[in-house]
Amino acid sequence: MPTPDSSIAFLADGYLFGHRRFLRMRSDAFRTRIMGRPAVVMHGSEAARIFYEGDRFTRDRAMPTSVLHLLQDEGSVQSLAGAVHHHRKSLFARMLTDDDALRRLRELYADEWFRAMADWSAAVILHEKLITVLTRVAVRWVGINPDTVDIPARAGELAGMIENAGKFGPPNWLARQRRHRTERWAGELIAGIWNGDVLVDPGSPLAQLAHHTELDGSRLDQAAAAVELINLLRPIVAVGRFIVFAALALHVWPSWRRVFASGDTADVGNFVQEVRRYYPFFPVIGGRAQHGFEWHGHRFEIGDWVLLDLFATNRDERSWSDPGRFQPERFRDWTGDPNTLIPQGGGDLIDGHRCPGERATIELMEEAVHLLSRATHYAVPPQDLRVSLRRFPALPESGFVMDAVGPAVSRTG
Ligand code: HEM
Repeated sequence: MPTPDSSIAFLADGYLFGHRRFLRMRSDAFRTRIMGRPAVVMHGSEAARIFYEGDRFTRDRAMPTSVLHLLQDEGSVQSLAGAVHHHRKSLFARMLTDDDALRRLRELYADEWFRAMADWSAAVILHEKLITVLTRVAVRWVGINPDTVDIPARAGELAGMIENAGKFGPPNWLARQRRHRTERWAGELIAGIWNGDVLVDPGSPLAQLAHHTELDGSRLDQAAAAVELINLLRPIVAVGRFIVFAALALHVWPSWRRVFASGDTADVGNFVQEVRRYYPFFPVIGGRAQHGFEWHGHRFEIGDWVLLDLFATNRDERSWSDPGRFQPERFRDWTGDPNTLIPQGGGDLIDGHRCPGERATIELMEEAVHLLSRATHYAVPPQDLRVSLRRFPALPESGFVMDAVGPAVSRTG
């Protein structure tokens, strides 16, 4: 009998699709069909290790085009494999792990936060405000003067890519059409740098990208450079969703807000890790087997489609005790196993597809927690803060409304 199709169950169960079936089948992995295509869904640190290490899986034809074209896209670092991937990935690693560049990112975030806050006289929806704040941060961080950019247009397009990647039909098509405008803008910017019309700081991420050479010594072509520029800008805006979850956690567990407000910031890093573990973002990542192999009694053949369940791995009780509890203290003695906390992928940063923006994400979130708990005064009026696990990507229903927002007495504290 053919394996039944689970597409409808996937949408109905949302982030819990894998979790429910792993429990029911008492297994690390199960076979199903999604959109008519046979797939193996797996979870846990061992599954993440197999998925991310040893070059077993390619991302080629591993995600629906509706997702691919709004996120990484064709020609991007994620679509590459082997030595070519390794080389392009080193560029991202250089841009995104440099201590000075990360310090600058934090400073830009604080600067834009205070700049935006000056205009917030009435209640604001944090998620909406962060889209503009983070678009300005991203544009400035890569090396573009924000006064030369149509920020509302770019902010809308970048946020639309994230919001609609998990949707099908007209909203997805519309976001893809709008993305073409971002691609045109990014392509013209790259061409402007090449022909000298646009001047950028030679050390900036944008200059590094525009002058990056491939393994054969040729320059990145214009379309690929534009896609990679968007791959720096869009995810910085996406971090806003994690910042909203951090604000939610500070509200739901106010003792943490009080601890940080008192000046005891020792656990800020642990708090941020727990937000990344506990709250949902990408449900799964897809890969296709590059060669045949056995794992835990499952036989994988070349071309087999595998979905690694990120959400279920972050809540796997073999790695996390009482995983459904929000408990930042658990990170005080965490071993740092790269395959247990995988909201941004597992394995190694350079050799595999692990997210190169993980440190940048953590820095932005830590700065946001600092600003929310120590440098910003605000109230949280009654609102619908429920987080539906059937909506990809997840967010509190209200987007997190804040009232009476203003700088706390001391900005530096
Ligand atoms: C909200 C925060 C973020 C989340 C949840 C996230 C999630 C992820 C995940 C799950 C992957 C692995 C994809 C795979 O295995 O194929 C990934 C890869 C990637 N991420 Fe992120 N990311 C975030 C922030 C960032 C930031 C801030 C940047 C850059 C500024 C970034 C750039 C990338 C790139 C270029 C890749 C492709 C890497 C490769 O294929 O080798 N991400 N991200």
